[in-house]
Amino acid sequence: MSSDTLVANDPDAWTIALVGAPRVGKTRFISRFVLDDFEELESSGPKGFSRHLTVDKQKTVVTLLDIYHGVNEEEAAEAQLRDADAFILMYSSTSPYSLQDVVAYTRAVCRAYGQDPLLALVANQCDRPAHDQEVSLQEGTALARELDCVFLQVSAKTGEGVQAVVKDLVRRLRARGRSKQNKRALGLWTYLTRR
Ligand SMILES: Nc1nc2c(ncn2[C@@H]2O[C@H](COP(=O)(O)OP(=O)(O)OP(=O)(O)O)[C@@H](O)[C@H]2O)c(=O)[nH]1
Repeated sequence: MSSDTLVANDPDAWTIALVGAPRVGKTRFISRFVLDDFEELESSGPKGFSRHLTVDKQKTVVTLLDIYHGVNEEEAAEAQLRDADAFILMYSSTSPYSLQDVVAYTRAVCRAYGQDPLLALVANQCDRPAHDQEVSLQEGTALARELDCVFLQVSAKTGEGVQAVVKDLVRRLRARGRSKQNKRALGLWTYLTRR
């Protein structure tokens, strides 16, 4: 469903941006979340896709946005990043390069949004066979610790973890409220700027 239809005037409506290297599975993740189908969505489009979701017995509207496809495109995407409420940093557990890219994408998010974006790190494609898994769970966990965010293994193909990560972010967003003022003086910025 188009994001405009659901989001208008809803105080419990949240926009979550998906950020990650090409081919990690951002479009498939959106398709799984919005349509509960792996293949259905051809393209994620600039406005994203929305759906109703019940979190802790309370209905909310979540829009997922696939922001950009390359580190060099961050300028064009900056306005979208600024407007997002939270960010899913996605890599593929089959691609060490996509894990390395997460730091650059996080830096782009921080530049656009400010010092303390609400982040979740996800390793997609956890359904793939063991011989395809090239990034260990420990590497993902370690990066999440550095970024001070939650970490989940997900699969857009089977749906594992897809709703869980979105629901977790909605809970944190509700707890934070709309204001971006309640920023923690945390180590994330320091971590990113010393790399
Ligand atoms: N097995 C498996 N394959 C996946 C999964 N998610 C995505 N894929 C496959 O990975 C490829 C890329 O998926 P996309 O969703 O197009 O990736 P993307 O991040 O949107 O790619 P860009 O649009 O290039 O940025 C496709 O061939 C998908 O079928 C998953 O969870 N499991």
